[in-house]
Amino acid sequence: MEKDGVLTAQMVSSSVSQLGHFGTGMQRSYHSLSLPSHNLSDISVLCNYVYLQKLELPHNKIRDLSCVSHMPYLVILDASHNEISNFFEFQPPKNLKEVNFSHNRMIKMKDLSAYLSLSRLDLDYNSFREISGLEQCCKLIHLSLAHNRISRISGLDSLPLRHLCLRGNQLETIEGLENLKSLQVLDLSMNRVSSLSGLQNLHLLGSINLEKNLISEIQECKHIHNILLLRDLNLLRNPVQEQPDYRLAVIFLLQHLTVLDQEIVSAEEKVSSVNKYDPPLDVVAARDHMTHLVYQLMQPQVLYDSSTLPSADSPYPMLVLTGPQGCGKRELAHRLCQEFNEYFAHGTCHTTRAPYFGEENGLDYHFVSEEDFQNMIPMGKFIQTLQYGGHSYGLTRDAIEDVAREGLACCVHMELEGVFSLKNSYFEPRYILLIPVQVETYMGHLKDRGLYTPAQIDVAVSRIELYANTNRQRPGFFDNVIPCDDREEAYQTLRQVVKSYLLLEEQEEGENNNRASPDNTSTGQEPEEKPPSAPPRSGSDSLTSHSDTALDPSDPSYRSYFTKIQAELSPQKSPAELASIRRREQLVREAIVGKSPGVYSQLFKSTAQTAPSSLHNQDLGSHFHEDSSSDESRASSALSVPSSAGALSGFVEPLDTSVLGHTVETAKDPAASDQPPDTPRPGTDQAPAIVSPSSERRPGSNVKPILPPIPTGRKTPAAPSPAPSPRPDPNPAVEEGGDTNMEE
Ligand SMILES: Nc1ncnc2c1ncn2[C@@H]1O[C@H](COP(=O)(O)OP(=O)(O)OP(=O)(O)O)[C@@H](O)[C@H]1O
Repeated sequence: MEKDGVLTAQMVSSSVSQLGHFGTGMQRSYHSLSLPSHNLSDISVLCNYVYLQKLELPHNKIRDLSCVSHMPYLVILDASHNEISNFFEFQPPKNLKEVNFSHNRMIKMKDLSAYLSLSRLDLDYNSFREISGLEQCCKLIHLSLAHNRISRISGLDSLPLRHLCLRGNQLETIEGLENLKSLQVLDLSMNRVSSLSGLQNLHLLGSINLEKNLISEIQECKHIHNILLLRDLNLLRNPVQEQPDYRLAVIFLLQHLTVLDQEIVSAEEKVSSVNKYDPPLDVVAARDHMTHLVYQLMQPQVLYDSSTLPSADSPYPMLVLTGPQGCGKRELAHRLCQEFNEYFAHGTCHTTRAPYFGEENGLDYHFVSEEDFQNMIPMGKFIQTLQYGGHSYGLTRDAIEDVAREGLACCVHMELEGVFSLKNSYFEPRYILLIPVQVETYMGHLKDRGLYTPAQIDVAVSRIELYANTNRQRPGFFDNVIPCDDREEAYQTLRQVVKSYLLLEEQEEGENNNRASPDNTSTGQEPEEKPPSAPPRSGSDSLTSHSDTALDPSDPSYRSYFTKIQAELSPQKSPAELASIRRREQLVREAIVGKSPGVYSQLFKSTAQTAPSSLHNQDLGSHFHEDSSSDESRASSALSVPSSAGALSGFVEPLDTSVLGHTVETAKDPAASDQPPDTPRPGTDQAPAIVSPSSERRPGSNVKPILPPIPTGRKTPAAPSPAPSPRPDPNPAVEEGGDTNMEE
């Protein structure tokens, strides 16, 4: 039948099918003719089939399609896989919508302005070098020119294209697409494209195929970052695939993707990518906290005699001033510590930045090299750290211990990340946010300091929003928020807030009523529950030395008094927090008694091996000191075994302190048990060893471990010592060691 390739009427009538009728009385039918793979080369007989609406002649040997000129009603024409070299060589059927000329021999596109209804044009596998003649095809929404020889995209301006395929051409740049505002699917695979520039304005794009191109930089994805409807991106077989963390990085840059490289983007991948490249503050804080906790656990076992680790019901009192850089929180912290020097001392952080003019090592910061700072991290020194402005900052456990040994609460200043991190720790400070309200004023302050580059100022200013948002989105995150545009006003507000924390206002009232008996920390309390000496109120009084107003730690009222301060400074815990604390305590208990083989028992063992067997409990302290001088890193990197007596009392099985060896100084606070101070602990043959002289009389020790022991000579009324500076001695070596203080 197809021997000579001539289509006959007989063949047509056997292959034609009726599509429908036209008109009412005339009964003319529209027909569809489908003759694929019939080896046809002459189809001139079709000139008689004027009512053909659909003509499908793929896989033949047709070269001449002029018969189509006689089909004014033709809507769909499929002449793919033929030998046609003439582009649209027929009179345009008025309603021709879909044309498939793929796999033919066409070389040049011509003007198609007469084909106004054309909506789908498939010209794959021809030999076109240029796109042209389509300008007037105002209904063309699907154009495919795959596997031609096109090296430059042109002639598509303003077309309503939704789907464009230029797969397998010779394109090197993406250009000429800027105005294809309706484009939804773009296939540029198998070209030589190296940049995604040129796609940025195509806001309706949902799918881009760039497989097998020359894209090598992940950053190229920034060009399509703002295409919010983009769901499917294919970058397979591009050099960029070799980039480390390629997939996560792309998923991060294009967070709306659901399919990347033909693989579904999972929710886990989305979360991981955000956590990796723009971790939320909680995640940064959790990592920071986890790092330091693990490093602390990896240290040899050293228990502080004055552990500040709080228990669930008696956290160590801390005050944290937070706010953007240069908002004045540092000055306010120092001023507060000066005025309230019976209550607070400044917790000096470490930093790797160089001191500003006038800053003192140990006072403003412990200024250390980046190398030293990095070395301190695995030594478990830090409670939290932060990278800010290219420098490292960190608060050490020792910095807090130094203040705690003074019998004082620790006041620190830090950026928001530090607050998030600290909130993961056992410490439960009060957090006061100092926030600039008038941006201009704040910028003025920053400029006046003459320390910051414009970029640094921009960063600082931009972070105001971060603080404000945190405050808005997390009610109760900050205990107080104080505008700090006017520093003096801010300080006055701050001191009022702090006074109310400390119940000093009531106390002042009491003082006014009875100056001779300034014992008024609370209402309705017996005098013995109040501090033996009143704190100064302001002015020169405020600078009264610590020891001038020294409280007698042996005085029971002193303990109760601090219990009160403690309670005031410690925010209430939610049931979830309490449950979490209980869980952590339980783990610690189990570890200590050897139920859970973990780092603890491992370390106990290793220290036991090195410990002299003859070491008695009472020798531990002195041995500790020897050790600390010979091996500072071990001794000073006190493992924060939650030795807080409150956390362990009554629950812990007897701990054989002999196995703790020479790196261990046990928490000798009698408050660590419910037993009276002189009662020997079970498992030990005598009263708690290496008791710091004052630790026995630690404030609140008969109730809870609240404040650490007051070092000898600091707090005893019999031998008052010079007033402790509100800004501690700037000797980083001593500060870091922590154990030096123990020698006191
Ligand atoms: N351990 C820490 N954790 C988190 N943030 C910290 C820590 N130590 C210091 N910071 C904060 O890091 C920021 C940069 O500190 P730096 O001392 O360089 O700033 P500054 O220009 O002196 O401004 P400021 O007066 O606010 O301290 C400050 O906001 C500071 O409070």
